[in-house]
Amino acid sequence: MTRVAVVQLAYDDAESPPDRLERVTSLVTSLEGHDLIILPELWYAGGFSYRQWPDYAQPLDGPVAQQFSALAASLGCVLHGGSIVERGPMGPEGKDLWNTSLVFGPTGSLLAYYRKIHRFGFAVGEPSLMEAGSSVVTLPVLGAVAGLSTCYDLRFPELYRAQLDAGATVFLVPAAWPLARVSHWSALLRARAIEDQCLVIACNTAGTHANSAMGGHSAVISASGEVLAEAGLEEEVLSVEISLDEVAKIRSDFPVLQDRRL
Ligand SMILES: O=C(O)CCC(=O)C(=O)O
Repeated sequence: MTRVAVVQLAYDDAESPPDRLERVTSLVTSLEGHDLIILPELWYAGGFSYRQWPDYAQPLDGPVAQQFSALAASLGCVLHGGSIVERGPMGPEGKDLWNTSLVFGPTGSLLAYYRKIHRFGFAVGEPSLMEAGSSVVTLPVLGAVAGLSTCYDLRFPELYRAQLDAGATVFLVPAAWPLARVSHWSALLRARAIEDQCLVIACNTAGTHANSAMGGHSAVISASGEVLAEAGLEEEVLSVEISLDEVAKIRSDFPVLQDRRL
């Protein structure tokens, strides 16, 4: 069995990113004994705090990454640090900011990073400030194959089919998904689990920042669509035992994926 911690953070505008980093570091330190820990999207710079993104942008080996690499090594776990506002290479639209998820391994090395492909905000926010990633990312994790995506990506099932075709058995999804559409979040998480027969481990944000109430309801969902654990609206850590091997059995008992027609 694999012990997973889904760290649904709540924060508001009164908490500065450096203070938040300190608070989150001690919270994650208290989660010793978990094999996999996941945090939400953009929790450091603020999911909807567009105006301060450039101030808190950092490279792939910046302060948050360094802290999380050290945390993963000291806990000896796989640590999905949620996403950061990455100041990285200049993209095709002439911007150098990306919404980038980071996954560290038990020795502290960066196992993978994923630049969010579908930018949320229509004319403002991500599309105006950030570049769009273009790579589908999967990686071996604890004997499974994890596919990485972020928040709004959930609305685009073809990304998950691409991860499935790359061998994914579990989807890791950090988010800052608003309360106003949280019913979509919960439905889409289950849909992705059911249609791709993959475990879904999804970590949303709670609290209200930048005038945006976040929806919480982080969840762990089996590859047959059963909700194994679900958070409420407040800050909360879901601590769940899951069987990553069960995915193969679910797929062989109900072999629907074999009937795909491409
Ligand atoms: O799709 C939605 O309703 C919310 C998406 C979102 O908030 C995000 O991608 O940051």
